[in-house]
Amino acid sequence: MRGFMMAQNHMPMKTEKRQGKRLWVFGYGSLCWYPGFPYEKEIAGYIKGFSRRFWQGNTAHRGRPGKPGRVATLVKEPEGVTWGKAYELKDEIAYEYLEQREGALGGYTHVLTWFWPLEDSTVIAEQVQVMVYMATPDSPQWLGPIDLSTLAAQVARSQGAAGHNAEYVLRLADFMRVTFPATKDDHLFELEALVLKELELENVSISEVMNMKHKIDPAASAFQAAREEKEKVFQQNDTQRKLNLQAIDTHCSGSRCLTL
Ligand SMILES: N[C@@H](CCC(=O)N[C@@H](CS)C(=O)NCC(=O)O)C(=O)O
Repeated sequence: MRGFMMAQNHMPMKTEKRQGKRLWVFGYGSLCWYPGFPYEKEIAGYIKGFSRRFWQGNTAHRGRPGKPGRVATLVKEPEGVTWGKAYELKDEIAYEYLEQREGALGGYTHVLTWFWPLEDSTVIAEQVQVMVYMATPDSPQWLGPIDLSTLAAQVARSQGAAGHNAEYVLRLADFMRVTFPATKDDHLFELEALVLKELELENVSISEVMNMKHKIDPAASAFQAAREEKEKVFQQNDTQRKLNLQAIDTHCSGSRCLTL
């Protein structure tokens, strides 16, 4: 069976037989909660030297031509740490799927870096080299930095073939809370709070946006039970979100929050 190997400083090369290690990909956006491709292993952990920012536009999955949504990318930050999921790709079908979803549709390019698993990982003990799909300012869909309130308003009013843009932010925030309860990500969680406020202003219910249009790929069905379990957690978080919303209302003052 053809496989992939990660040659040092080169992109994955198709090999007629598996000479080196399989290719690992690090997900930090929708790949965390919807990988959509066949993989051998998945591990929670982090990469260093990057921070997650919703600065990449998207007119396919979470936006439309002329009305882009916003999806996650990475920016280089010496002290940055980004938490997410690493996946060991099963075969070339997985790689070609990602090239289509992340490259052709997403406007992302490849970056090679190192991934560290959570301490208690039983899958791998030490760091592993990963390929990361990252958008840069020369990406045709790059939108760049903007204040979080305007970004939240854009997210709350965008949707595309994969569903509402708010779902993307809320599911990523849920993923982070469930998988890494002790970690911080001010950009993501402040954006989540503002998106929730915007949805309320637009009188859009959370269940309306959390509709997970993706069909569950056969590759993912093996994890269907886990996904259903996480879905339950997402629903539980809905209750928590409503409580957070009330909390925002009570403590919210000044320009940091949107005024009704
Ligand atoms: N490369 C990032 C972001 C990937 C991402 O969010 N890609 C978008 C834009 S092409 C996507 O596939 N979205 C599917 C969805 O929104 O459900 C990751 O590793 O997770």
